[in-house]
Amino acid sequence: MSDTIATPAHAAAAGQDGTIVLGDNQYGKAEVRVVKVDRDKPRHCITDLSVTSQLRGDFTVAHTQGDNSPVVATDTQKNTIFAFAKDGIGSPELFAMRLAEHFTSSFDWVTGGRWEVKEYTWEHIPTSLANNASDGEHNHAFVKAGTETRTAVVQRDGDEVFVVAGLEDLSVLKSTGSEFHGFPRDRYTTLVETDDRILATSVTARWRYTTTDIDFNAAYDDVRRVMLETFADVHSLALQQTLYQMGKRVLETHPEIGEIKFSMPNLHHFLVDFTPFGLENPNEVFYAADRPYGLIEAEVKRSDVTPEPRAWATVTGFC
Ligand SMILES: O=c1[nH]c(=O)c2[nH]c(=O)[nH]c2[nH]1
Repeated sequence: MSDTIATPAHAAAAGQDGTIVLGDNQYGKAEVRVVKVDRDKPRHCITDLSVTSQLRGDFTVAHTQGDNSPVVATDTQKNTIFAFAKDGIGSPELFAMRLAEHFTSSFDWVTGGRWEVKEYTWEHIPTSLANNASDGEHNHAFVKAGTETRTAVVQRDGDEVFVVAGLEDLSVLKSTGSEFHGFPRDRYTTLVETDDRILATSVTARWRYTTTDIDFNAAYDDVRRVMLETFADVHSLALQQTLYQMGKRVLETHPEIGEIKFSMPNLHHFLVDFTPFGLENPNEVFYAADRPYGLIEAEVKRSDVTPEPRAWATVTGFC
């Protein structure tokens, strides 16, 4: 707990005779990951939030007697966050203030609380391709602002030098243009087939240069550009297909690269079910689960390039 909490009057009054009493308290749902897609125009906008709602007031009987009559369930707080997102976020500050107003005005004994909103910013992916783009930017494919780490592993064996370059944590998301269906079903399959889902991943990639006589900075920038542009451009039937296309285009545009390896989590975004509230959810409000996640890994390589295991030795984390 970080802020001062008003102590209920009767709890403060007790305790003067040495009895044990409840002190400051607050409770709620932490880090509700909500993604709102504004999709009424071809150029989508996404608002990606982590929202924590905590209520303060007189919840003494819940703590001392197990009487839940004043306990607005943390699950209800979570649902309220999702339902309010449907009407638009505005700004993190306004969204938090709306929640504060709602909870304090709806429940007499809720006298205050704490609402924290973190916003993760996404930028439209720049693209030179005409598909689904306007003003040089893709309409519904996004890159998280400045998240990735550039990596390089150089190994030397006598006079031989091996260079594996790469990047980690390049967060990208498509708010449409992704399907997943046609997979086998057995008695344990519950996944619903979809022809319009959010596709989100955090790309880790490493690639091996077959020469050292290049401008490494320019090559890195262009590989990153090609990966982003391809992620944005490919109408995805699976993350596996997107991964392969990204690798293929990197190899097609960069003859100095022998092979490229990817590790890409499928960061699931589940459509929130609004039917209990009598509301519709036409692919607008999603629950961003952090785990478990799918993990898709593959190498894309040239059939005529000799493998060089010494370049990849000690480079862990790939299949
Ligand atoms: O792109 C996907 N690939 C999968 O292998 C898979 N499996 C799953 O449940 N969802 C998805 N999505």
